[in-house]
Amino acid sequence: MSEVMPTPESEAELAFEGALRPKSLSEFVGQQKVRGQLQLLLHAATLQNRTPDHILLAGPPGLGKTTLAMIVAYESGRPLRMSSGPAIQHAGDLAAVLSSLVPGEVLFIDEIHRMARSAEEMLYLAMEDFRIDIMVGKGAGATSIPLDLAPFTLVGATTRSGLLPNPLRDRFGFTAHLEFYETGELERVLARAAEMLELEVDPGALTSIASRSRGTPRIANRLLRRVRDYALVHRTTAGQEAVDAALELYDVDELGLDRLDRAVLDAILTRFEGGPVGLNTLAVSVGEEADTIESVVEPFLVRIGLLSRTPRGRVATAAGWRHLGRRAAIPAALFDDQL
Ligand SMILES: Nc1ncnc2c1ncn2[C@@H]1O[C@H](COP(=O)(O)OP(=O)(O)OP(=O)(O)O)[C@@H](O)[C@H]1O
Ligand SMILES: [Mg+2]
Repeated sequence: MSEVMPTPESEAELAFEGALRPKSLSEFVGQQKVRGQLQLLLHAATLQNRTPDHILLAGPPGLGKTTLAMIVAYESGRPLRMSSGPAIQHAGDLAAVLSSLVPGEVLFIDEIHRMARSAEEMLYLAMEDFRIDIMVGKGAGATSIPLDLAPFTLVGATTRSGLLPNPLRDRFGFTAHLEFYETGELERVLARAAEMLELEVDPGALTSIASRSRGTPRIANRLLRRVRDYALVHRTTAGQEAVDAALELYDVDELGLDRLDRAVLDAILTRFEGGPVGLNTLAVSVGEEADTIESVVEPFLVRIGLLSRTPRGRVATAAGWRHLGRRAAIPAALFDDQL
């Protein structure tokens, strides 16, 4: 990953994200459809004085899944418990969390597609009947003890909803599909962040950062920070010049592609003559996990029309060729047929 998308462990970045996280639905920018859907669901639950239905939040990294999970708890006035798929490697891990929930609590499981299979099965029953069966003993003497749970709302987040088994997906009352943000929406995210950080930034510079943020609020906020750094170090204002210089330094191009995005596109063009090429072959050729290519890089390249996913593999579009300043190796007419 490039420097603008550092690993989540970076403490300064985490604190920064936490400070800028919208707390309520009204502060949450964009995703109008999802916001309306969530509002209705939470309101109905309040009117009936019951726990809201289970909610699945699906979409690429940095679009606001964790933020929305926190907002669900805040808006419904319920406590929030946070966990994650990788932390639940045995059914027992999940049983410990579930059995300690207080009535009405919101349980957030991030990266829910990475939970252990045995825990998944326990979760089906818990979601449906607020009950689990705990296995005691081993072999022939093993017995299961039923345990009633306090009613809770599960909020699951995933960047790979396709990996969730159907029985699990079906038990969510509502799935929110988060979309990449429009430039205007990211401008609002940035204006809010600049105000909170007490940063003076030219409106034009905000637009410029917004249009180069891969449709992603997390990236927008991080680029803003890099521009602020630049302005600070070079004793200049956070204007267009600072934006251009900082983004060039961090390898963000005019469409917002970062180094990995370009490496993927470049590999398809130069090593596979524009495709089609399979995901795993592509991943090996750029030395990155297939998962990252599929859930982080491709959704954006597809969204801005540089890449197309076909049954035979990934294909660069004419715009993809143009973006890297190359001509398609095959006649355009034939190329268009392939898409
Ligand atoms: N709609 C929004 N309005 C304003 N800021 C937002 C919005 N969505 C996300 N952000 C900002 O982007 C940052 C990243 O969002 P969040 O952590 O919720 O993403 P995520 O979808 O959980 O990502 P990941 O898949 O990597 O966990 C937040 O700290 C927040 O400041
Ligand atoms: Mg998250």
